[in-house]
Amino acid sequence: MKIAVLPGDGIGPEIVAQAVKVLKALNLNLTMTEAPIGGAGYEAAGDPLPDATLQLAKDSDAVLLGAVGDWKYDKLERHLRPERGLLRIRKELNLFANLRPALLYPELAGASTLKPEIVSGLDLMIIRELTGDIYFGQPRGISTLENGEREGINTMRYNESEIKRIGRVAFDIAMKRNKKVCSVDKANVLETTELWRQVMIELSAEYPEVELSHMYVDNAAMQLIRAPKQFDVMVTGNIFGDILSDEASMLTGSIGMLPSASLDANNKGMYEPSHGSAPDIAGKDIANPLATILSAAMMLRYTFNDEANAVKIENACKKALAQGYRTADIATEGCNLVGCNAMGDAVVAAL
Ligand SMILES: NC(=O)C1=CN([C@@H]2O[C@H](COP(=O)(O)OP(=O)(O)OC[C@H]3O[C@@H](n4cnc5c(N)ncnc54)[C@H](O)[C@@H]3O)[C@@H](O)[C@H]2O)C=CC1
Ligand SMILES: CC(C)CC(=O)C(=O)O
Ligand SMILES: [Mg+2]
Repeated sequence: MKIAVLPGDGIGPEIVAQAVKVLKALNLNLTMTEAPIGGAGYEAAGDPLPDATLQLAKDSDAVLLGAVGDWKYDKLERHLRPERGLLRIRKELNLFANLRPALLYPELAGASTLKPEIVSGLDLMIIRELTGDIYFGQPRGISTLENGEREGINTMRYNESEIKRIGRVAFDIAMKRNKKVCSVDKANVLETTELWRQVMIELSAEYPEVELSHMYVDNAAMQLIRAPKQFDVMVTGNIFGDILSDEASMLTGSIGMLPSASLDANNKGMYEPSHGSAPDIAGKDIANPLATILSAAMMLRYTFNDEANAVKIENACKKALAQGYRTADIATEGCNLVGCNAMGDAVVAAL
């Protein structure tokens, strides 16, 4: 089993090191090869997605990624910025299905900013389309108009087949869960998502057992905070999914708890925490590595079909939390406050 390990920038190397440690502790037949991406790719090869990194990712069964980005790259030409490397690897590998499970561990009920009765038992699967929408649509850019003022353009677009394939992922996952899908759009004002809604309705005819509902994204943002347990599987486009998943992470206690799997049609995947490179806390050994470690568990589940070891990792994370270990972002009174590295050690010890 070949894994490309792409630590990236900011806290990326710190958190990925913990996930690698946990994978190694399982003594599986894994070959892990590291390569630079994002700002690290730019520094090493003048490209946020160096050719060698892309080739390694293509030649591997799965990719484990930390995060990319740093404010110091904001002045670079757009195609050289770290985030473009991330978007490109997602597109090149055709990773259109991004699964972001928001699950509240009972031990963290006190870390959530919401009342325990609102979030306890939360188990929500957010499915975000990842290779289309306004992040990829053409035309895009900043240009100067005839009158001398500047104009910024991005284009929200989805075609029918892109909507259908992510819809299928959502319905298939719902069939294995509680048979409920909520499709989130803004069909009242955006034609792109009017089509999204039409296609979801047409597709639902193939899944008569699944209850399909629709919600506008502004209401969904509110309902996630008001009564998140009304949702089971939520499916949405790239930008809405990006925003709603960060919001949902707070129901679980921290953005440092939200893992993700980005899958192609054959379950080859890239696994990364849902958060970014957190430059504000990078290099201080205080980042929460659990989202990355839980992403490694998703890798075993979805790409390597190894449910037993995926559950082992998840249980080890639960055990470390039950033993009181907490990084700063999920710290509660009386906990055993540890750094990133020590949290990784606690998970390995629990394994
Ligand atoms: N997938 C990726 O690689 C992503 C990259 N980015 C990039 O990351 C950089 C920073 O972006 P931000 O908007 O600040 O988002 P961010 O997700 O990096 O950080 C937001 C806040 O959450 C905290 N945080 C994030 N991960 C954490 C963890 N594991 N443990 C504890 N606290 C954590 C940070 O300290 C910060 O206060 C930018 O360059 C951005 O473009 C942003 C989102 C995703
Ligand atoms: C480059 C961004 C689209 C990354 C991000 O915010 C995400 O994937 O959640
Ligand atoms: Mg995001």
